Amino acid sequence: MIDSQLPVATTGDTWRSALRLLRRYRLALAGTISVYALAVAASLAPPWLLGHLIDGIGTATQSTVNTIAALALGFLILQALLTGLSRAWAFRLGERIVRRLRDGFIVDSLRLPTSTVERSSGDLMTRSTDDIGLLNDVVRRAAPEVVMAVVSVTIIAGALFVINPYMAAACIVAIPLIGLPVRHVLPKVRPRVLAERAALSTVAQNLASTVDNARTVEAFRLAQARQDTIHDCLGEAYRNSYRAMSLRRILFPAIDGGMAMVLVAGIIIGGVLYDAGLASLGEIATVLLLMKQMSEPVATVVIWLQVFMQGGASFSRIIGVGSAAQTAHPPAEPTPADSKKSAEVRLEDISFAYTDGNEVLTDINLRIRPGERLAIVGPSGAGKTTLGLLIAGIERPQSGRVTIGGLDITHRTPEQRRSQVLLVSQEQHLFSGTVTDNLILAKPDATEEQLREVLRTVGADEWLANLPDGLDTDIGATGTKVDPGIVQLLALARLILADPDVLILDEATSRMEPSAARELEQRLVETMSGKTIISIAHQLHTAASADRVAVIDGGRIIELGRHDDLIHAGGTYENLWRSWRAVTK
Ligand SMILES: Nc1ncnc2c1ncn2[C@@H]1O[C@H](COP(=O)(O)OP(=O)(O)OP(=O)(O)O)[C@@H](O)[C@H]1O
Repeated sequence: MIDSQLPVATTGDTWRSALRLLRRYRLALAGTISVYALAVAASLAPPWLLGHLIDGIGTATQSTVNTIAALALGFLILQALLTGLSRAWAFRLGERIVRRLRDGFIVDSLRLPTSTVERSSGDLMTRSTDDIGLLNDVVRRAAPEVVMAVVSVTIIAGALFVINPYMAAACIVAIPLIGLPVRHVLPKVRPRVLAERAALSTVAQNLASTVDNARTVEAFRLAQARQDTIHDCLGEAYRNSYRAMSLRRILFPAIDGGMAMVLVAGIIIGGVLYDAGLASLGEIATVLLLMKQMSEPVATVVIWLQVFMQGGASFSRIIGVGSAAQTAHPPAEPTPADSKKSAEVRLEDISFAYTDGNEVLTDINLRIRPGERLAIVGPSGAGKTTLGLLIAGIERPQSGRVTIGGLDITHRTPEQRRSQVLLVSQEQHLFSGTVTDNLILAKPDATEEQLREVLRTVGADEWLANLPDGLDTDIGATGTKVDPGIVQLLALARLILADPDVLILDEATSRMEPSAARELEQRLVETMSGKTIISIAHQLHTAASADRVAVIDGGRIIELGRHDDLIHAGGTYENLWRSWRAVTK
C-alpha cells in the first residue's frame, strides 16, 4: 500500500532514544549541572543574609550591615559567573547534541529505500525542516532552561527546609496550585502536535507532487483541483496548528495566577507561624524571598514543558525515520568470497503491486547469466521499468525474491547493493558543483585521467573541451547550463566509474539522436564487457543486438529468447519489431 507518512516512534522508544543520547554525553551533562547547582547555591546567600539582618535589626552595627552587604554582593557576582559558565557549557553541549541528531537524521534518510523517499518526500521534508528546527529549539533552549529550573527548584526547596521547616512545608504544599491547570493541558500537547505535523507533511507532499507533475497538471487542466486539495490540506493544517497554539492561551494566565496564589498563601501562613512563635520575621522574609526566587524556575518548567513535549513529538518523528531505515535494511548477509564472480541475476516467483489489488508484475521467473545482455521490451505500461526497479532493489516485491550472485538484493546494505547493481534511467540529475564533483560521486578516488577517459568513452570529450574551466567548470544550478543529452552522458560516465556487476539501462540514452544513442550503447557494451547488462528498450535495435530478449505484457513475461528465434516464432516480439522497423525506416 502507498503510505506517504513515515513511521513515528512510540513514546517508549522516544524515551529510550533520549536516554541513550543523554548517556552518551553524561560527563558534559554532569559537569554543566554541577556548575549550575553551585550558582544556585550562591544565589541562596543574599536572601539568607537579608533574613539574618532583619532578625538582628536591633543589635546590628554599621560594620555588620556593611559586611553583610559586601558578602551579598560577592555571592551575587559569584552566582553570575557560575551561571554564565554553566550556560556556555549547556550551549556547547546543545550544539553537539543537535549536530549528532542532524547527522543521524541525514544518515537515516539516505538509508531509506528510494521508493520510500519518493512516496514520503513531503513528510521527509517536514521532518528535516520543521521537526529538526523544533528539536533544535528544545535542545538549545528548552532543555537547558528546564534542567536548570529543576536544579534551582530542588536546591531552593532544600534550603527552605533548612531555614524553617514549617514555613517551607506550608509553602511547598501550596506550589501544586500552579500545576492544577497544567495537568489538564499537558496530555493534550503530544497528540495535537503530532496531528499538526502530519497535516503539514500532507501539505508538503501535495505541493511536491503538484510541482513534480506540473506538466500533467497543466495538460489535464488539474490546476483548480490541485489548488482545492492543497487548500483543504492547508485548512486542516491551520485547524491543527490553532488547536496546538490554543493550549498556550490557557496555560500562561493559569501559571501567573497560580504563582500569585502561592505567595499570598505564604504570607498568610507566615503570619500564623509568627504568632505561634514557630518562625521569626527574618525567616519568613527569607522564605518568601526564596519562594519568589523559586517562582521563576517553576514558571520556566511549566512554560518550556509545552515546547519540550512538542520537541518530544518531533523527536518521535525523527527517530521514526531511523526505524523506517532499519526495517528497510534487515541485517545484511555477509558477502561470500565467490559472489562477485557469479553475478547471476535470478527473479523467483516475483509479484509486485504499487497499490493494493493492482498487480503490476505477476509470477516473474527469470535467470540472467553473468555477463549476459538482456533486453526487456513490451508495450507502454507493461511493467518494464518496474521490473528494472525490482532488480535494482529500489522496489521490493510483495512475493518472491530477486537475488544477485545468490544473495537476496533486499538483504544487502545500500553500499553492498550499489557495488552489485546500478540503474540509470532517463531521469538524471546534476548536483551543484563542478564536472569533477558530479563524476567522483561514483568513485571518490578517481584520478583526473580516469575522469577524462570515462568522458571520452561516453563521447562527452568534445563537450568537456569547450567548457571554460574544463573539469573544474561549475555545472550546478547557477553554473554553466548543461543540455539534457549531456546530463545522460554524465550519468553513464558515473555508471562506468561505479563499475557495478549488473547495469540496468532504462531509456538511458533516450535524449540523444538514435544514431548517437546506438553508437554510445555499443561503446558502453565494449567498455563494460563481462558485466551483466539489462536494457529496457524502446528502440528495438538494442534488442536486436542483445543476447536474449524478454517480452513483457500485462505484467508477465510472455516471450523469452534470442532475437532471431523470436522473429522466427512470429509472436508479439515479431509484431513489435515489424512496427518499429516501419516507423524507423
Ligand atoms: N509509482 C507508481 N505508483 C503506482 N503505479 C505505478 C507507479 N509507477 C508505475 N505504475 C503503474 O505500473 C504499471 C507499469 O508501469 P511501468 O512504468 O513499469 O511500465 P513500462 O512498461 O516501463 O511503461 P513505459 O514503457 O511507458 O515506461 C503502469 O500501469 C503504471 O501506471
